[in-house]
Amino acid sequence: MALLSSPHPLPTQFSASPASLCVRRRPITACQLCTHKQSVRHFDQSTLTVAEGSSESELWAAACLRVRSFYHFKPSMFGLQDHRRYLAERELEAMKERVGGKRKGFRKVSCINATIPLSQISSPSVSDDFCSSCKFNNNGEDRVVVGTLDLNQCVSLPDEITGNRPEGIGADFARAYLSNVCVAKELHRNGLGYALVAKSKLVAQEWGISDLYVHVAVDNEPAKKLYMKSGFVYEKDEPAWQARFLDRPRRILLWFGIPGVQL
Ligand SMILES: CC(=O)SCCNC(=O)CCNC(=O)[C@H](O)C(C)(C)COP(=O)(O)OP(=O)(O)OC[C@H]1O[C@@H](n2cnc3c(N)ncnc32)[C@H](O)[C@@H]1OP(=O)(O)O
Repeated sequence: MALLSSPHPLPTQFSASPASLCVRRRPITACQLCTHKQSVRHFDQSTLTVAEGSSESELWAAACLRVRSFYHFKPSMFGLQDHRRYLAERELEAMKERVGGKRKGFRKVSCINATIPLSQISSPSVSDDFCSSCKFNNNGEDRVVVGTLDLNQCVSLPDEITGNRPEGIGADFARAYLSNVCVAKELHRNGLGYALVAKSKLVAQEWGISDLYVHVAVDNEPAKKLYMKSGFVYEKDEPAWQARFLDRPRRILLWFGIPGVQL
């Protein structure tokens, strides 16, 4: 199966707006790279870019990060690298279909990525495998996709509960969902997830989206906290029977109203 239920189209007007998002600089308490309790940064935050992905090589790097984040295999598994590559290839094809506007039921879809220069990733704790699989070249500079998500303008995502807002006519262009939200585990708690969600709100606003949604598994505390911190509020629960039928943890649906966009 393709990763998550993200459908959609990479718009042809896909603009790579180098995002100068303000990323928080604050103590890191749960960093996977070290046990420092004081203010530490594992890369120069001024080199971080959060923007819509603009090239196939960047989408490939994002697909590799998604496979790394959402699939967990035993390191001893036979043919592990080949299997990961196969999953990334399928995800890339699905991403291109969505972003290219070929997925039925979706108006626009954008893959938004957080990237930093490869030269910023020097810690021995960050694996070579991560750097090589999530690397891409942008105008002669090697960069690494360290976080990624999809913004999907649509009424609903396949196999997911549907948002209630906006009411009446217009939901097909004024409602959007986030999906495939992930950050490289080595760089968790650096504000990257927050920056990705903040950028997606700006893009959604440009698209005229009034109501932004995200589904999250009830037991995914880090993601729930990220969305709550980003201003999302609870809207409804997936019925237990549906989660059982789909053989996965039950989801909740969270809502965020985009300021200044009214139908
Ligand atoms: C729609 C979907 O895609 S749902 C699936 C979500 N994705 C996943 O579960 C994949 C695996 N997890 C991840 O990739 C990451 O943990 C994410 C994306 C959930 C969070 O990314 P990060 O870059 O680590 O989040 P970020 O540093 O921006 O944290 C923002 C806030 O989220 C909350 N948060 C994030 N991680 C945690 C955690 N492990 N424990 C508690 N709170 C957390 C905190 O409130 C944090 O703010 P603070 O650091 O000021 O306290």
